[in-house]
Amino acid sequence: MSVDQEGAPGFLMAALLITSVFFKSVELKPFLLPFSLQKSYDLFDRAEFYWTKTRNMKSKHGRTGRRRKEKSENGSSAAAVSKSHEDAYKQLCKWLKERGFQDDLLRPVEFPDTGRGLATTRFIQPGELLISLPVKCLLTTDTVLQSHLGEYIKSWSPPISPLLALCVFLVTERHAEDRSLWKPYLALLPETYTCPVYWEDEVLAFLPEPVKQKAVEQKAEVQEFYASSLPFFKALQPLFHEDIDDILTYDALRWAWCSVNTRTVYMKHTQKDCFSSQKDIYALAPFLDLLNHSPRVQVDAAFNAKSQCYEIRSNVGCKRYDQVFICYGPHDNQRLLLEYGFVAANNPHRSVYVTKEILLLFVPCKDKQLAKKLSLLDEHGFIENLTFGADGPSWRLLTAAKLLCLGTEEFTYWKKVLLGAIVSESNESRALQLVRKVCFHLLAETADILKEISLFRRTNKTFVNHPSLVEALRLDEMKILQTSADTLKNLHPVSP
Ligand SMILES: C[S@@+](CC[C@H](N)C(=O)[O-])C[C@H]1O[C@@H](n2cnc3c(N)ncnc32)[C@H](O)[C@@H]1O
Repeated sequence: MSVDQEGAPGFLMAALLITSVFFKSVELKPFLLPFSLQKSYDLFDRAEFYWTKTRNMKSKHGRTGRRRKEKSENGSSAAAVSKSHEDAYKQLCKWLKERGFQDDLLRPVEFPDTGRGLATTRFIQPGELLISLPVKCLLTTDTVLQSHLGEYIKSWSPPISPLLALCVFLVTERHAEDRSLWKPYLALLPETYTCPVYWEDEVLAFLPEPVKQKAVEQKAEVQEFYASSLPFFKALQPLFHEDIDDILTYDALRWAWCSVNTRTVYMKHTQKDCFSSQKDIYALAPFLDLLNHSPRVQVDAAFNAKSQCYEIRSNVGCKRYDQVFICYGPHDNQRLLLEYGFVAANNPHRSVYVTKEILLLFVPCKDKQLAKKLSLLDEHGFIENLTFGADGPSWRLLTAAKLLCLGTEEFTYWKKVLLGAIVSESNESRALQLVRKVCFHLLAETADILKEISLFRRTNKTFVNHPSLVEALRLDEMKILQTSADTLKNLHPVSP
């Protein structure tokens, strides 16, 4: 586990993060496993989400009062609205029932803070099975191969990826409307997504540097995904009366890509010859994919080969009517925004990233050992993932600063520094000074960007959602930096 996400004094945080070691999903491309559900950790967060009834609570004190105050501070005092009476949800329930899934425990609800999610209808015991979705309800590459697309995929060379197969299936089934067997599910998928692949370039420009680059790359990746798939799309023309170019458009493929990226659960399938070597690990899980993320919950989730169901078990209980959450992974807010298009309030994994370029603004360029120091940092993996976190500067950031601040005569101790040893009080002091300067620089930069975003929002009324998302991220980063600045004020150099 990287020590990076823990602030220097954050040993409590280390305990909280222990679970992240077991996230097999981290080896994989993040978008494959939004739910990180190989062995996932879901949770129920009882503290944050309320039904209308909780708004009537009188006490302002104690835990309930505090929660209520936090909620109103977050502007989330509006009521949650049940969706289960709506026709589209009734259709979905009927469709699921025909496939062997019946559920009395969870209900779709529109929550003021998180949007649509699932709430319980009764108290849930810790360890209780929360959902058990039969394989018949899952949309996988097997589903695609059994459809009219199957023979086209099997005869196409070079083989397409499992991801493309799922995306084409989603687009063509959505196009089929009433003729699709999956209509009740497709009808409830979002029409659009808030992920940065949908963002205008002007809004992307407001993102902090590391995530901005990733978002630009992701946009390019989706464009390339579309361009390289065109010959295969053309081959599907015999299946449609309409021009295939009007069905499998860039917009449609981007929508499908985001549907897979933000909604699939991990399910390993045996590799099939008709697909490329890209891992086949996705399953779209109707109804189950209405579960929102909380970084503070824990669950076990996996496909149960015995029951032939995708199961999620809660490790903690959940009060009646509360929203049920799962955990998509121990992601910071930049990652949540990039992969899922939202920012989580009070995310314990939140971080502000410090790039090499920013560090270099405050390191004396006349230091003759600077090039060597940078290459040592690079070699030992200390150039990436330098962060300020919820508890202050990370150990990795402080360590990188200490190495950069070694005096000429101290340079031979660089290894000791990387192992966490204290070389001298003056080195400690210079490193703290460097980190303080970086923190104040980022604070000033973030404040400037926030002003720019605010101006942009006033003058560009057409871009509604995306600027407010980047603003939420920047505001969160501002809080982290302010806490870090306070922490740094109280940190004093330690003698060896
Ligand atoms: C698997 S879906 C969950 C259900 C989704 N809310 C819906 O209405 O279909 C994942 C998406 O839900 C939203 N989401 C999940 N957790 C959230 C949270 N804690 N706050 C806000 N949005 C969240 C994000 O848009 C994310 O891409």
